[in-house]
Amino acid sequence: MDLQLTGKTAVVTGASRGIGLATVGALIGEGVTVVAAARTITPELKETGAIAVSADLSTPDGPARLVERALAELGDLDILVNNVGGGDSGEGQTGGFLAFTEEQWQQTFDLNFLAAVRTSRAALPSLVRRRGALVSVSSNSARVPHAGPVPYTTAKAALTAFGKALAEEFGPRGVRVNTVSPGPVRTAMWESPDGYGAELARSMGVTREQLLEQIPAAMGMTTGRLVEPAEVAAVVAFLASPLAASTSGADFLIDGGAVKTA
Ligand SMILES: NC(=O)c1ccc[n+]([C@@H]2O[C@H](COP(=O)([O-])OP(=O)(O)OC[C@H]3O[C@@H](n4cnc5c(N)ncnc54)[C@H](O)[C@@H]3O)[C@@H](O)[C@H]2O)c1
Repeated sequence: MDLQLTGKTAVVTGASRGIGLATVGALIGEGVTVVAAARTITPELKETGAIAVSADLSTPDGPARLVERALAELGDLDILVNNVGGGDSGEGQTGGFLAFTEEQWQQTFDLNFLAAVRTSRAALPSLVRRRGALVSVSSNSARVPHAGPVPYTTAKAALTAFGKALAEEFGPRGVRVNTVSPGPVRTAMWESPDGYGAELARSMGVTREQLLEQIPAAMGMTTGRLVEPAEVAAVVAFLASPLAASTSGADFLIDGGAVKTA
């Protein structure tokens, strides 16, 4: 299916690996010119042919600087993908509410929520000019807040709500806004032997391998495996495309059917 994206321009954040890297690949494959932002530029990102920009998006002015650079490279913007998140702040923590410090809440919200708010604020005037599309990568744990560290799940719930609010305000100005909410994806956080998956497993008294084996069944996933980054990227690319012209204000679960509630 031709997504009718040839010649469009995009910014993708958190693009050096995982879902962001897969999204860059999907968009470039559809003929989009992409500015891809990450803290560290990886060889894999360079190979995609994206314009790779090094940026710290958890700072107050990092997102605006990124968008300024993107506009200088691309002219106007058709697509913004707010993917950055997770990583080394709240998602890497385990324990109940009282285990988290004020600083951890701040770091988690900076990376998982405010980075998207700030990037969207900087990009929206251009997206309005181009009647573009904005997609943010939330998480299925936003729908079941007990399913992960509470700063992370709360930040993702805020991100999903932010998407709906933007859709309502900017729909009349021609910009569509949606979120995707993946379950556990085959990415560094699940693949690294000492990543978040391992930490989470330890807190539950099992090894990472035991936890990974349990995840599909425990979460009731109908696919019986981790979600592939390309499966998230495909939905993001569709939502960014004119084929999704009637879709705005929606949140798409990509979790093999794990979360059953609306
Ligand atoms: N992996 C999962 O299972 C999963 C599940 C649900 C939702 N998500 C969400 O999907 C998104 C991508 O997750 P992933 O696992 O592919 O990520 P990842 O950790 O594999 O990659 C994160 C990317 O963000 C970049 N990054 C991190 N901090 C940054 C900063 N301060 N400034 C700029 N760039 C920064 C990294 O360089 C990297 O490119 C995140 O928002 C995450 O919360 C992931």
